[in-house]
Order: sequence, then C-alpha cells, then structure tokens
Amino acid sequence: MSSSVANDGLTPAQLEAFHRDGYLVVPDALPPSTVSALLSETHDLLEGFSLEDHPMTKFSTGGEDGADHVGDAYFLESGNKIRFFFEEDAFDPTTSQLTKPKALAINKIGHYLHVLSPPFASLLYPSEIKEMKARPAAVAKALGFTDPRCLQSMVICKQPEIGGAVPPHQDSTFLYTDPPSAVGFWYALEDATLENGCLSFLPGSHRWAAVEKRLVRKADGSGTEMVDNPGPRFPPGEECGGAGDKDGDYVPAEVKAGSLVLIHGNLLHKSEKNLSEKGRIIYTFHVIEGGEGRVYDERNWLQPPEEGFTRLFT
Ligand SMILES: O=C(O)CCC(=O)C(=O)O
Ligand SMILES: [Fe+2]
Repeated sequence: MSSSVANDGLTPAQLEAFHRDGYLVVPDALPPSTVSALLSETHDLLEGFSLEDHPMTKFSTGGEDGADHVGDAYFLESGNKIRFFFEEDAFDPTTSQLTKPKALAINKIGHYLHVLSPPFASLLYPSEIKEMKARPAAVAKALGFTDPRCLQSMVICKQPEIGGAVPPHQDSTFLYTDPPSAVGFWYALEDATLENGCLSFLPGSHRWAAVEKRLVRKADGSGTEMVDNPGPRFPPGEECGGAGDKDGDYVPAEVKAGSLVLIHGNLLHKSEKNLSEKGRIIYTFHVIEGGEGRVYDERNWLQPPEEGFTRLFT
C-alpha cells in the first residue's frame, strides 16, 4: 500500500509553509530513475541540436541598427518549440567564437519541452511514475487552481565555470495574467548548492512585492521591453498592503537532485553565477490559471500555441 493521498498533493503543513514563505521545497519529489531519464534526455538534446542552424553563430555581426532581429525571433518563436539559448560567457569577447563544446555552452533549453519531449511531458501526467510526490495536478488543486495550464518549460543548465546568474525577479513579471496567478515548479536534476548557484528566496516577499513591471513584446514585434503594469499586482486576496519584512535577507535553498521547489509568481528570487566545476541542471515549468475570468495578456512575450496552453486537469 502506498500513502498516495498524502504524497499526491501537499500536506496542510506544506500548504501553510508555501503561503507563509512563498516557496516550498519538497525533497525526493522525483524518484532517482526519473531524474536519470530526464538527465539523459537533456544530454541527448544538448548533443543533438545543430550549431550550423543556430542564429547565435550570427550574433557577432548583429543588424545594421545593432539590433539582433534573428536572435529576437528565435526567442519570441520558441513558445511551441525546443530551442537552445547560450550562456553569455560561452563566447570569447574578442573573437565571438564559442569557448566550450556546444553541450557545455547552453544556458537553457525552452520552451515547449512539456509537450514535445516525452520524458519531460510525462511529469505533467505521471501515471507511470509511481513514486512521484507532490504531483503537479494535485498541487495545483491544493493551491486553488480551477483550470491550471502549463504555459512554458525550460531546462536550465547553469554550466560549470560560465553558468550565468539570474538577477532578483518575480515570475509574474514575465508570465502575467490578469490577475496574477503564475506558480513555478522547479525540479533539481542535479544537486543545487551554494557553490554551483542554487536558488535563493526573499521569504514572504510574495505578500508585499507587487508586480510593478511587465515584460511585453514591443509594438513593432521586434523584441521585448519592460513596461509599468497598470493591471492587478497581486493574486486576488493575497496582497497585504505593503506590510512585511522588506529588509529581510535572501535565503539560499540548497537541494538534492529529485527535489521540487514551488515558487509563488510574486516571490522575489534569484541565483548566483556558477564558477565551480559542477553543473546544475534543473527542469522548470510554470502554471497559470486558465479558468473563467482570467485574461492572458496579448502583449506577453509568450503567446499560446494554437491548441492553447496545456491543461493539467484532463
Ligand atoms: O534556476 C534558476 O537559476 C532560476 C530559475 C527561475 O528563476 C525560475 O525557474 O523561475
Ligand atoms: Fe524565476
């Protein structure tokens, strides 16, 4: 007999911790066999993509106005594809040549792994992963979603020696719904430590940090820009009027491979550079409320594929 009821979603104590802190670590959410399968898929993707067809090789020249239209389009059209984005420090600044083999030069892979890659897709509907804890649909239900939709997924490699930092941010800045509803599911596929750039969080900031800015597509379609957010800045009923410990410190979350970290869309979080010899491969996807009354903004950089964002409740 398995204790599937407690493991399927979140326990009351886990739910309380998520609402208090804005994030929650669930150790051993994925069994080791699943972690291995996802890592092996990651390595296949990294070895398998073609450098010749990649616009990054053209970044050294840029456009006449200095803009990188090819690179912008490669990113903006990645919402229903599997595409590869380089570490900034993977290039020699003078020659603009890669200083690493391609598989050690990619910062992230995105943004439709949850549909196009069978091993990653299986995490959303894990009937065959028996030992999985905190299953996404059950977690979404526990968090009050009525029609949770997965809208993007990424593998973030944070490569040895050159793994880029992720500056402090809130995910709802990038994945805005009116009102905000984004929640991140972040799975460590390798141990994440202080040394190789684990996540850190400003606990409770989801209750006072409003979504003041939004990343949108430029009107001429040529790229993205940050603009003020005139819409709701907190999920319904969650704002607490600016109260909270704004002077608190970021708390690092060192986690073992197989751990899940849930991240509230308003929570301030970041990760440092990885200058160590160890990589830090993770898989993350984000879920938004697709239920009645929620508007997905047409200016968001990420637009739904024809079939719509992927339902968690089937
Ligand atoms: O993995 C990281 O370093 C950052 C990831 C992140 O910000 C996210 O998944 O929302
Ligand atoms: Fe984030």
